[in-house]
Amino acid sequence: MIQVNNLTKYFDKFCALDNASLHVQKGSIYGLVGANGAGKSTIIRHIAGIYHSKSNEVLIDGEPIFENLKVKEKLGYIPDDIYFFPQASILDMMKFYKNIYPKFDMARFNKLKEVFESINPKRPIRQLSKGMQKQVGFWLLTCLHPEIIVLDEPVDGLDPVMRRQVWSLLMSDVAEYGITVLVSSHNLRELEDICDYVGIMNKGKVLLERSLSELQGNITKLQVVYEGEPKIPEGLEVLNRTISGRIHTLIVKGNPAIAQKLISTVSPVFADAIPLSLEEIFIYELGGEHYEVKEILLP
Ligand SMILES: Nc1ncnc2c1ncn2[C@@H]1O[C@H](COP(=O)(O)OP(=O)(O)OP(=O)(O)O)[C@@H](O)[C@H]1O
Repeated sequence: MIQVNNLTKYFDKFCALDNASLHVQKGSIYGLVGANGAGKSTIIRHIAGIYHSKSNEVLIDGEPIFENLKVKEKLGYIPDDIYFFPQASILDMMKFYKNIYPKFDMARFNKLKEVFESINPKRPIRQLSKGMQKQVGFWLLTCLHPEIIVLDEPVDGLDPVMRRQVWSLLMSDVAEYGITVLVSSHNLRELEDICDYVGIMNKGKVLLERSLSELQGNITKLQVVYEGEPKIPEGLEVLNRTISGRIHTLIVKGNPAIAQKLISTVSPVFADAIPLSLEEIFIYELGGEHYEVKEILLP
C-alpha cells in the first residue's frame, strides 16, 4: 500500500535519506522508530507528498504521491509541528474541512466532543496548549476517514490518558474501516502495544523492517545462574552480556525456545529465556550501528 523505493534526499550537501526503502501493508499499523535525526520526519514528508520524489520512489497503491491529488485524497497526515489558520477556532476549521471534503463525518465530529471534552470548539486554536492542538488534529483528521493515516510523533505532548484515548481511536478505525497507519514515535513501549510492523531507521537508512512478532522471535534475553565457570554453548550467538551478582544476563540471537534449549546443554543451575521488549531490541539492534548508550556519568 505504501512503498518507498531507494529514496535519497540531500539538504545541501547533507544526506538525510540514503537509499531508504520502506513497505507498509494495507490494514496494518507500522511503527517507524529511530534515533534523533535518523530521517523519520524526512521520509514521512515524502510519503505525505510534501517533498518532491521521482515517479517510482514513493508509491501509494502503486501510484506516485507527488503532485497527485487523487492519491493524496486517500491520505491524512498529522505533522510533528501541526499548523492551523492563525485566527481559526475548531468550528472554523471543521467548516473549512467540511467544505473541501464531501465525506467529512459530522456525526463523528459531534460524538468526539465527548472524547475531547476539555476543549471548547469555539476557542481560537492558537490559544490552546500544544497537547490540546494535537488533540484537535486527531479530532478533525479522524472525521475525514482517510484510508491511510500518517502520523509524526502523534502523542508527543499528550497526557497519558489522552495518549491511550488517541491510540484506541486509531486501533478502532483500523479494525472497523481497515485503515492503514504509519506512525513515528520515540515511545517504544506504546508502539509495542499497537504496531503489527516495525521499521528501524538510522543515519538516513531503514536498517530493518519486520513484523513485531518476527522481531521479538529473533532475539532473546537469557538470565542464567551457573554452578561453576560460565559457559556459552556452541551455536548460541551472544550480542551482549552483563553480570549482576550470580545472574548472567545474555542477549542472544534466536527465539526463546531455541535459546533455552541451547543454554540447557551446559547445565546451568537456573536459566530463563524471555522475549525482548521493543525498546531493548531497538537498543541492541542499533548497538551494532555505534548507537550504544554511552555510560558517561556512570563509567
Ligand atoms: N530542512 C532541513 N534542512 C537541513 N537539514 C535538515 C532539514 N530537515 C531535516 N534535516 C536534517 O536531516 C536529518 C534527518 O532529520 P529528520 O527530522 O528527518 O530526523 P528524525 O528522525 O525525524 O529526528 P527526530 O526523532 O529528532 O525528530 C537531521 O540531521 C536533520 O538535521
